[in-house]
Amino acid sequence: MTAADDLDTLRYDVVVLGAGAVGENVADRASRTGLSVVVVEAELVGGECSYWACMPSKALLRPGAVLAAAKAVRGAAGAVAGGVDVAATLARRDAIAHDWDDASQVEWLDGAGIDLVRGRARFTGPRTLAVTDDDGAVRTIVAARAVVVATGSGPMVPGVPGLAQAQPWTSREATAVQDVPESLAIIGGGVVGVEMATAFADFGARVTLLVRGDRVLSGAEPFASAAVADGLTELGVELRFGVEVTRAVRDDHGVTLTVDEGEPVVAAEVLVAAGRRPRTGDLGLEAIGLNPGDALAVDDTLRVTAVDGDWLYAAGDVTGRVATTHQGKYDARVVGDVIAARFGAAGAGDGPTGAATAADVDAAPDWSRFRASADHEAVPQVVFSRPEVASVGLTEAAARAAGYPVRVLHLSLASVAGASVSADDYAGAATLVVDTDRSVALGATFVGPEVAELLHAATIAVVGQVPLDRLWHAVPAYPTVSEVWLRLLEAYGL
Ligand SMILES: Cc1cc2nc3c(=O)[nH]c(=O)nc-3n(C[C@H](O)[C@H](O)[C@H](O)COP(=O)(O)OP(=O)(O)OC[C@H]3O[C@@H](n4cnc5c(N)ncnc54)[C@H](O)[C@@H]3O)c2cc1C
Ligand SMILES: NC(=O)c1ccc[n+]([C@@H]2O[C@H](COP(=O)([O-])OP(=O)(O)OC[C@H]3O[C@@H](n4cnc5c(N)ncnc54)[C@H](O)[C@@H]3O)[C@@H](O)[C@H]2O)c1
Repeated sequence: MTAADDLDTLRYDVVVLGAGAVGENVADRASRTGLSVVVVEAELVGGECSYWACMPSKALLRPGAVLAAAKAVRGAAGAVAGGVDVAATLARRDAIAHDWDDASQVEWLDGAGIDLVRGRARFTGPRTLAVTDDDGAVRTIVAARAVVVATGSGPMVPGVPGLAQAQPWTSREATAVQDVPESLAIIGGGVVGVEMATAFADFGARVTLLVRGDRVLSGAEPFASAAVADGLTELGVELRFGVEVTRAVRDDHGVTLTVDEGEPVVAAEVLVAAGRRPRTGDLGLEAIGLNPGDALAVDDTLRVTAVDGDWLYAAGDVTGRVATTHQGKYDARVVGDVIAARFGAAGAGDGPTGAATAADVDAAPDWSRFRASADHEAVPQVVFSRPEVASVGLTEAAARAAGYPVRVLHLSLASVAGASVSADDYAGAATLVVDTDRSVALGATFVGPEVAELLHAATIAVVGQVPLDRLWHAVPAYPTVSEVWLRLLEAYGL
């Protein structure tokens, strides 16, 4: 029950900082054994993913992907006249981002019985927060049981001389774009860099992608990086590898980026896509003995390991574990259940933790509902470039570095009957990384048109550690691209 000590102090069992996808899910599950829960949000309920990241970025990319799919099939290609309708695409993106209005998500919180306090929170001591609203009014919130930090991450702008003054775009300006610039320079060849290069090339902007290393998507299998680079080049994106931006200047013509190798790059706008940092700089972490700006390292119950007393938890981007919505929401389900079981009334409500108690949480093994075991070696991700890259688990390099005995199977998807029906001249490939001791898949990567939907089968194989001779009995339907599984297992010798 919420009890106001005085007009400015609120008490709850659980206080969740940040109402992004992760905070919302923590609150939902933590409240299921009768605990009172409040979420504190400084901007929009729904967070980065709904308004400036996953959803709007995929909305920007989808029309180009659909056109490319139609153009790849004789019989449909002739019906495609012209390219992406930019105005309609941006209007659809606006609708998908709910016109940056969080009313429907607030309604959902209400329906779930979770309180919302709008404002920016900072710790003033253990379990105690000061929340400042837009008018400068300050309220104290005290957590009787637990605080969960789910404040996400913000873009990292490198300290290149002049860059901050040149008013660069971050992913927010790119995903919320209203006027497509004639040209765009992008610093960083990671996920944001390649996705936004694809979208803005579709919109007709002249795009230059500046990559520090020798490939895009440096954590992916090398064949995936190469295919994405080829795809970007085909779209007209200029790729420059091995370059470091040394200076930025904005004038009436746009931004000039000086680089250490070759000609400067001049563009109407520059997008910084150089990675993200946890949003903990203004959280008052010093009041609880932590360093502002640091990620909040957690154990597999999502408890912050550097703070004693079993009251501080964190989930999502702020932990520095995995920066995707789906994995953050998985962590949110785990920590929500941990809190519901540890602090709630056992058996209360209709929650999934049932009669579990603190002792059950402590004794829980890996891969139980109370441990975020998949974060270590079973993380899936789709990069919505063209071609798409869908991967899960360990790459060959990561598996070898971890000391596994590895065999790598690699196949062209073009050899699969389903691919030839899906598109003329279908180009794509798949890799399966196998632990030869246990004969199980450690990781898989698919590259090609619309391979995103192939991924979950691989995730199940990796998480389930399904022996390959059992996987042999998972028969892929004919003629689908999933038949690649059969070919991969045949290549393994089955
Ligand atoms: C361009 C882009 C595209 C992406 N695309 C995908 C994708 O396709 N798929 C995918 O899985 N992931 C994608 N991601 C990653 C995904 O957006 C993040 O992993 C996800 O948003 C993290 O969720 P979160 O709840 O941890 O943080 P956030 O969504 O950032 O939410 C944190 C919330 O906390 C609030 N907050 C911060 N500080 C305070 C404070 N002191 N007091 C109160 N409130 C505070 C913020 O206002 C925010 O609403 C993308 C990221 C970017 C940048
Ligand atoms: N589809 C998806 O799942 C999706 C889409 C977009 C973003 N995200 C998430 O958002 C996070 C952030 O994405 P991101 O692309 O910003 O980060 P990233 O870490 O994927 O890539 C950043 C790149 O910028 C480079 N870089 C850093 N400093 C640089 C500098 N000074 N000059 C040039 N290059 C520099 C890095 O070497 C790296 O290659 C990622 O962790 C990703 O998981 C996910």
